[in-house]
Amino acid sequence: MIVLFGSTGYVGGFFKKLLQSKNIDFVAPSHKEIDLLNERQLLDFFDRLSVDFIINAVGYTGKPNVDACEDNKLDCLLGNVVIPGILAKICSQKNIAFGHVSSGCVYQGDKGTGPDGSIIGFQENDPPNFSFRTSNSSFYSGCKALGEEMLTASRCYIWRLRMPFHWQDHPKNYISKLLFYQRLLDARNSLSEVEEFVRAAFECWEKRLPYGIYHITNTGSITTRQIVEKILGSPLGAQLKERGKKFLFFDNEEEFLKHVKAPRSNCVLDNTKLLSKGIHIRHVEEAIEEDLKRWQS
Ligand SMILES: NC(=O)c1ccc[n+]([C@@H]2O[C@H](COP(=O)([O-])OP(=O)(O)OC[C@H]3O[C@@H](n4cnc5c(N)ncnc54)[C@H](OP(=O)(O)O)[C@@H]3O)[C@@H](O)[C@H]2O)c1
Ligand SMILES: Cc1cn([C@H]2C[C@H](O)[C@@H](COP(=O)(O)OP(=O)(O)O[C@H]3O[C@@H](C)[C@H](O)[C@@H](O)[C@H]3O)O2)c(=O)[nH]c1=O
Repeated sequence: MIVLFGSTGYVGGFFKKLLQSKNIDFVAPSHKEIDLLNERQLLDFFDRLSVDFIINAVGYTGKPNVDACEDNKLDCLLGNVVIPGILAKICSQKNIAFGHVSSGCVYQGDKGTGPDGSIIGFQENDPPNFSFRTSNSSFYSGCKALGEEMLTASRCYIWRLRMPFHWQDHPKNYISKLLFYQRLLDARNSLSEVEEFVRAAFECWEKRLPYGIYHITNTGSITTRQIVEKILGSPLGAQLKERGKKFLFFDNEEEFLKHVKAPRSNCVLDNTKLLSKGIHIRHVEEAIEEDLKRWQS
């Protein structure tokens, strides 16, 4: 039996669809059915089931974005640190395997340029450089990094997701954000196509890969301007041009930071570890182009 927590959320919803498509036996108790902060209630829940694997897609991300975490620090700590810690403790006690959705936004920037001119991304064993320990992060990123520290003792996959995108319009879809925001920050990022993310994450369990951190991002990185170019060159671009849509950019990050409460992680991740385990994931440019071809508003 698999237990999915966070199924009512954006990422959890894609996990639910994946498990349903595979006809896998799973339960997905909602926030109302079980209080994940109540250890006794959780222990009773697990005593009644024979659970093999837990997928944790619970988290506090702030609405409409991480700025809200600056004003909801307790919810952010509970959702991103305390709940993963309680679940990991119970998984250790009951020898249940645990898959936790974390974030690549525990990094900032990249690791320079390789001899072939490619941008070098952070690897899983690189210590976070955008966290409470480096005293430069948003409260959200600090909590994501701290949440990972709670998980070292258990049989745990830590799946780092970055800026999810998809072909269906949604406020949490990165492409939707670029269409919505009045002005854009030009930044280089690794991104995760969210259907590929959940498929690759679950494949870690299906293949019984070694536990640990996995960067589940599409290969390579892309800048905001490059994505906007792809949007304008897609069928969606034709509609936008008809509507007279203009993509405006901040002059620089300093200008951007005047418009937000918290600094943002913009970073490049290296997904070599995932690829080396035989898990396929598209190059980010290919994935963006294909999702734009399928775009549904
Ligand atoms: N979206 C992104 O850009 C992104 C990027 C990287 C990583 N992530 C990570 O992915 C995970 C899911 O994010 P998301 O975008 O899917 O968020 P979301 O749409 O806001 O969903 C969050 C989920 O967590 C549940 N939840 C929140 N606080 C809870 C609590 N105290 N007790 C029980 N359930 C609680 C919510 O349940 P209710 O609906 O009942 O409140 C919901 O099911 C998070 O860990 C996030 O940090 C997200
Ligand atoms: C607010 C704003 C953001 N941006 C850019 C900054 C970032 O590069 C990108 C995402 O920023 P926001 O949407 O503000 O952040 P966000 O909170 O929605 O995004 C973050 O959500 C977390 C849950 C994830 O863990 C992070 O990986 C990241 O996806 O959008 C603009 O270009 N213009 C804007 O006006």
